[in-house]
Amino acid sequence: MELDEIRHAISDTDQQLLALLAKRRQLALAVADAKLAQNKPIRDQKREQELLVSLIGQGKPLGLDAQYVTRLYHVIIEDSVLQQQAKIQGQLNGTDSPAVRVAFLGGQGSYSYWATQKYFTRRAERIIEQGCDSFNEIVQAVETGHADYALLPIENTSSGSINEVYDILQHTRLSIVGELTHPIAHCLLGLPGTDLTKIRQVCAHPQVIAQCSQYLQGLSQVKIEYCDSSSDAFNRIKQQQDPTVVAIGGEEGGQLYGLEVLTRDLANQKDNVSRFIVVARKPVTVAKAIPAKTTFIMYTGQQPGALVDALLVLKQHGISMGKLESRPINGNPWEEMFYVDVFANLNDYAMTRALEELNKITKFIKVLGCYPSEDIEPTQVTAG
Ligand SMILES: C=C(O[C@@H]1C=C(C(=O)O)C=C[C@H]1O)C(=O)O
Repeated sequence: MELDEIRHAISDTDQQLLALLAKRRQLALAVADAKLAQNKPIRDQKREQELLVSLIGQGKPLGLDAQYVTRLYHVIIEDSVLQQQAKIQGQLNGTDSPAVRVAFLGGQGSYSYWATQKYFTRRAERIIEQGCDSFNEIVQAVETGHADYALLPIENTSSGSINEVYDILQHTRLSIVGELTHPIAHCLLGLPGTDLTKIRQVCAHPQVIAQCSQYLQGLSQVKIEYCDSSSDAFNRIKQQQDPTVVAIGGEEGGQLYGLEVLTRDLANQKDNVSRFIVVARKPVTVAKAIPAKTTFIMYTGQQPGALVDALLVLKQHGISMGKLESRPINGNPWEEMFYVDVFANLNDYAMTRALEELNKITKFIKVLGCYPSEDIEPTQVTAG
């Protein structure tokens, strides 16, 4: 066969693969309905385990090794579970809608832009993008009804918690209705033909600069220019047409602005991942069939053991904590607001009781939201 002919056959095969993946997704959505009717949880790791064992066995005589099959199916199953969760949540809360208006940081190509696409593509046919220049502007867009949802980065594996977002959550009336994690692969991007040895300025968002601090320390002669977002940085390079100025951002984003990758993997941590939250004016209820997370803030006062007492309440009710963060309270120097993420549904009996007790022993407590956990840990195939 000629090269063109072989490639044609590959393209044909890929088309069939895509059609089959789409068909599998539809079947998984039908499974979600069946599970709801039978009161069963969406995730079934026993079934996943059996499926993986059987697929690995089927792959072997076809020359497809176990690792390859497992990697592929982890992605497929994660998608399948997230699709089912999104469907059930939409039905339960009446949030299924053909179009959603979403406020996020930056414009096309920013990290928040890609996270918005990833999260809402499962939930709406059309996303009406509302790119903003600051976290405050994003939240205001939803508070004033100009957008339905806001997407905000809350923590990153390299730079830690995003304090500005935590502080906004203390004062907003909005509720957390969802979360997602998104890998953030920072690249140095420039105009085509940029000579890395001649760069004088790097444009990036302050969070990005924090996440790449170790790499940037090595560029001592280069000026750092703070930007509102990665897409703002890309735009500046495109507008200025100066080959000595470069941006940091994602490869796919840079491509939208005609930029090329000069260096990859700039983040301090190899696994650089951001967690985003999705907020809306109305809280949501999380279906019993889906693992839920609840986030609340509390002020315990400064008496000895106050925080320990509060955490003991969670322990007594068998509630696991995912994260504990503290931030200063505006206007009360040296007093701290605690932010707590727990793996529990707000409607669980244990959670209701725990909140009642916390209400009694804390000076202030507010639930920021209860939302589906999107952490789909891959099922491992046990030997034997
Ligand atoms: C589709 C299902 O739901 C989930 C997804 C699975 C899959 O994509 O194969 C398997 C088990 C469940 O965790 C199912 O239960 O069959």
